[in-house]
Amino acid sequence: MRRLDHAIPCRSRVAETVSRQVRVLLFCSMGKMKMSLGDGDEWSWRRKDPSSRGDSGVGADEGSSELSSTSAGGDTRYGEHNSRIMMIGDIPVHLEATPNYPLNCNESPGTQGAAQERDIGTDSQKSPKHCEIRAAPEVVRKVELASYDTGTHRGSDGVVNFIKRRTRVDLRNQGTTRSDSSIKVEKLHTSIGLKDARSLSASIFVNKAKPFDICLPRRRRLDFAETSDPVEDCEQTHEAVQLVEQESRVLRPGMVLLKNYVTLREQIDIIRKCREIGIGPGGFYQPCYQDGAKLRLQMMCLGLDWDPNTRKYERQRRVDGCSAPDIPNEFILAVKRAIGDAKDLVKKGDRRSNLRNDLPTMSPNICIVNFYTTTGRLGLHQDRDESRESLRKGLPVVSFSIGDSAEFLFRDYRDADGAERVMLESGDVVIFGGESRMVFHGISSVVPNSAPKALVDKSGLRPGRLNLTFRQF
Ligand SMILES: O=C(O)CCC(=O)C(=O)O
Ligand SMILES: [Fe+2]
Repeated sequence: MRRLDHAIPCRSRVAETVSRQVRVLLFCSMGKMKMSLGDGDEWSWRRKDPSSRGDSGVGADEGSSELSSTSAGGDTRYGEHNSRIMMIGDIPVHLEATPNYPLNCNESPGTQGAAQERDIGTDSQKSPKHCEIRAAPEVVRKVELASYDTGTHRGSDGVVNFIKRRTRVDLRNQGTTRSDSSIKVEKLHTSIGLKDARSLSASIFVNKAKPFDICLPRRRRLDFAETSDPVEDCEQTHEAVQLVEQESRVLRPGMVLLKNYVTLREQIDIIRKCREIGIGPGGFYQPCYQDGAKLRLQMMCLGLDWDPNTRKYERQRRVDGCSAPDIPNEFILAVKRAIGDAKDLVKKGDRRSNLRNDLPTMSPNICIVNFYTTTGRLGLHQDRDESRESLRKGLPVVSFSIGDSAEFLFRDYRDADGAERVMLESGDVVIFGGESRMVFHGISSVVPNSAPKALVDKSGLRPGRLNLTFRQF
């Protein structure tokens, strides 16, 4: 399992061009209408509380837009509360995630992805439709969707075209609200009703189609240099190698720290690869807890997707239906090499140890890539969603740290107080398997500005920490 006991709200498949941050999906079909805003969650519309702060998270789109949103709200234990300020014209609207509600009125969470796909492809001309939008617990509204057009095709750009062609949305407040700060849907309608769903959806699609990029945009890299330059200045020095030997150590049986193990050159290559994959389909997104709180990191899974909702590994992720991208071969080789070196280290330290038990070898087919901004963290958890066999054998988790340093906690049970701590720096590798396979571990803090300057300059990595954990299912 990784980190969560919760399930996040179900999400639906949408066109791959759609942003992972904010999506609007309006469509009617087979006698049903859906409205979904945000990361697959449903949202209520509330006037922005003037006291609330809408600070943009890292990776939020820059600049203003006709319709945009930013993260806001307080922290939860491991995440930030899932709420956003959305600007519709000049009206700030507080969007509040409402987990646990199925996207589709008539479907159970477990079936939504598939159902939505079906719906889009088999749309009928029935209209108008009525449907209850299941919003925040205190806000339940009904929405009428009037369809004026007979278009039934899914356009080449997916849902957007579909909406463009056939629907005009008429939002009417037919329900009740107990929230004083709720703006009436009519008001919303007044502000957006002059436009139809087409422009509403289109503006969101256009504005939010920017994926999370672990590297800064060029204009923000003051001294960014392309890294087609010679490798020499990135090569690990002899001194550094000695440092590896000096500081690498067995943290506890089955748990090894390889200090400064990944060379600068390799780190740059890993960043580049992760960036390239991370901005494409199946790339980084910010996962949510069941209660709507978001994890304080961006995540993407390679090989197989790990779903924080089900805590299962699947080929495709439910958040958007994308298949997990492959693990680059060079990553796999680096992992195998690290395990081999860790075994050697264990052997050196304790000639009597049973290596197979201490650190079994493994061939990774899963890589979970996390990017923590400088405020990122991850609560103590066990990695125990891999196959029973893998866990039984104690096949190790291999974790690469790149970028800013972070404090890594570990212990036998889930209580951060009194946990052992180690500072993981750029290039460090932690391996835990065998007896330590089920160790609780987490990240308590990221140290700002601690990444090696050369790494930042050459890769353009944004402030924060990139972590890759490899496992064998
Ligand atoms: O970031 C880290 O070092 C730990 C990541 C982790 O534990 C996980 O992804 O399961
Ligand atoms: Fe973990």
